[in-house]
Amino acid sequence: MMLVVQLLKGAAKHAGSRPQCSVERLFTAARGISSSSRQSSASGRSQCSACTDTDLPKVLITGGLGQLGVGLAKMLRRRIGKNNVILSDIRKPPNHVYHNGPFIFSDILDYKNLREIVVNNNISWLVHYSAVLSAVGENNVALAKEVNITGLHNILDIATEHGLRVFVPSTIGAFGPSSPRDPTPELCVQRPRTIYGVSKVHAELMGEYYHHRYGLDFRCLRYPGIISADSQPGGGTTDYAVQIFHAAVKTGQFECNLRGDTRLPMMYIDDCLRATLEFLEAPAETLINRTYNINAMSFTPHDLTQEIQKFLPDLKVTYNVDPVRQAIADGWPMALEDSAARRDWGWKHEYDLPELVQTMVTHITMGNQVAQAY
Ligand SMILES: NC(=O)C1=CN([C@@H]2O[C@H](COP(=O)(O)OP(=O)(O)OC[C@H]3O[C@@H](n4cnc5c(N)ncnc54)[C@H](O)[C@@H]3O)[C@@H](O)[C@H]2O)C=CC1
Ligand SMILES: CC(=O)[C@H](N)C(=O)O
Repeated sequence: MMLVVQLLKGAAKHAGSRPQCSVERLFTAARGISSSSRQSSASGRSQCSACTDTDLPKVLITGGLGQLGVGLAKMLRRRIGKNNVILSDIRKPPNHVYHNGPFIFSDILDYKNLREIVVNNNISWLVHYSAVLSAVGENNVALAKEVNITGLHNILDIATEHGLRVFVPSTIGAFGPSSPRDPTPELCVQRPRTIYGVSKVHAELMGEYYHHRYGLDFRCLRYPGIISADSQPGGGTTDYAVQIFHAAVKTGQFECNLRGDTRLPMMYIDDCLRATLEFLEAPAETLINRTYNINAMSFTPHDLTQEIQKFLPDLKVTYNVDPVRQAIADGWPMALEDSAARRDWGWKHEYDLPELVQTMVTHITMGNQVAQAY
């Protein structure tokens, strides 16, 4: 109980210290709608008094049931209204997702079905989250090629055909052992050694090509490893940094599949989703690039363990290195150089390692306590 009180006090302090408030900043950044015509309530729910529903984008999120999609939908729905954001995936959604806003089946490999969805729902923005991540991709190269490359072609063609704004995330995995690693600049050698990385470099290049050739409004951020409390990672190399929190709270024991000194760039999900929204809303003329690095913090499993032990001193971590994941991580950046994003569209992260750990431990501890009460 003492731990919970201590965590809540810390979390409240951090929330208070954060610049107020990201949704407000989003208002002013919003394209085509003046800030004076908008109001934001204390709840963070945005309202636009002057604009009608037809002024707002209609968004389709593909691969929406993964680690990031549900959180992005929640944030976007607060911003532009529940019915203006459609989540889609090839899996059946859990009840809380199904009942919280529009959800439809969409397989990105089915071009005709994608086109039908875009046309029938008057989609104007497409957030393309479907992917096969790094570790799963190495186990199933054919699937990764199909989803990450053929699927991307469908998305770019549909977006071009219908004049959509399209967001495709890239990743630290788009770099490889011959890229400078600390920090990794925006423009440098990109020779990744995973099918995931190769497909993401392909996505960056194809998107930029379509932008220059056909005027497609293509936008791409290279995400670090993303850490979230209430959604699980989908088979990547950075997954340990989410799993360790759940193990720390539940059992106090964790077996890490990367070496203790493996330094990688990471980001808390709130920063990642806010970056995505701010970037999506940035006026086109401010975007000097179409692909940007974004960075927040970097740490090793050792660093993370020590920080978690400040709250959960009994946590014991052992190491059982997975050679596939370790080889991938050894070729990835340790930090991304992101000054262009900070300069062009005002990117600024809010969570460093101490805030991340406090927030994650708070969420997971509180979640467990609520679950136990029922
Ligand atoms: N989570 C992270 O740490 C990072 C994620 N990213 C990128 O962000 C995006 C979202 O990532 P996550 O949510 O973590 O991925 P995830 O692996 O958790 O979810 C991907 C989703 O794509 C869906 N999917 C697979 N095949 C599909 C198909 N044929 N049609 C439609 N959907 C299909 C899956 O069912 C799954 O729900 C991905 O593009 C990923 O590469 C980039 C860097 C870091
Ligand atoms: C960093 C990523 O792209 C992803 N989390 C992975 O580890 O594959």
